[in-house]
Amino acid sequence: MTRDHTLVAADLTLGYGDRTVVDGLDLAVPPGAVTAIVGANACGKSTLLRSMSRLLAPKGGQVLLDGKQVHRIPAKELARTLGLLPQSPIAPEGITVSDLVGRGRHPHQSLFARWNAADDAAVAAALEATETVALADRPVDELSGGQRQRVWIAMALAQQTELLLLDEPTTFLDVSHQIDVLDLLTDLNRTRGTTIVMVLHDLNLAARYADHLVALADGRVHAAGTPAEVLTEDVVRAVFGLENRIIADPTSGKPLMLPLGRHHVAGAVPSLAGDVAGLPPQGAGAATVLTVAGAVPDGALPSER
Ligand SMILES: Nc1ncnc2c1ncn2[C@@H]1O[C@H](COP(=O)(O)OP(=O)(O)OP(=O)(O)O)[C@@H](O)[C@H]1O
Repeated sequence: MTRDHTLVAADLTLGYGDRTVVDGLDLAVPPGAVTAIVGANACGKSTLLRSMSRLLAPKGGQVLLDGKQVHRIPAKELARTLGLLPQSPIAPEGITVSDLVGRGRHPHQSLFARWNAADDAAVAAALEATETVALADRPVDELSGGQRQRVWIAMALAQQTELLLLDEPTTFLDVSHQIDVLDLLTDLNRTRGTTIVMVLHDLNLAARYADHLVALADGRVHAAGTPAEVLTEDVVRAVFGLENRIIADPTSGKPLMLPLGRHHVAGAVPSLAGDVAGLPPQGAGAATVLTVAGAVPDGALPSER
């Protein structure tokens, strides 16, 4: 059993009907690392994740898992290696939390391998890790958005795959639960070597948690590399059309993006960059770039939708 699975998109073209969303995209997921995919709304992040997990067939090119086309691997076999938490999963009506999380074990069941103690242990560990033990007997459709999101993450964890793709795992979660989930995924990566690929809207959390950051734009990879290589003022401006400053996160040293707004004019008010935590601004000209007063919207981070 290898933990160093390779997952590669080669010249991948995806779309719906006549419409092309992803166009000749090349991407190699680093094995055993945490990869975060970022990009503007509707740029194709979910479409890419769905194709990488076999749910959407390519119009051109291919997705290769350990050199094999994922679309040729039987669903159950693939699900023992690769798990997906989709963006808006739908639970069967009336299903309880423990039953839903138990469905994560289905790929491991067969005529000869029925539900056993290992399945019980996997479900219990997943409930524990996501702090959903107390919800185990509750119907999923009665939960809050954040509780439900944690239950879906528990189901993905119970599947115990060596590759885990998650589409916006922090959706609906308050700030401390966001950190809990990202810490949990990091822990899974560091202790078990699980390869994690997740779509995140919060660029700062993406930079803080990812080993490898991928920025998508126009159906292709605009930039890929370490957070320091990818989370730059130029990339944020090109990918999101957003004026911004990048400073060093005082706790992690990772890049921290300060949104300044879409419309900006030089000469109005001083840059924010030098004021934050007393840190010197990074990047050429940061100290002299100025914004229009009021052009820095409250809560303008892309994650806050
Ligand atoms: N099932 C579908 N049928 C037709 N078009 C679709 C379908 N799913 C997505 N699209 C379109 O494909 C494009 C990319 O959608 P996708 O969900 O991949 O974007 P995204 O980057 O994940 O966006 P967001 O950040 O808003 O979640 C969008 O224009 C969307 O309207």
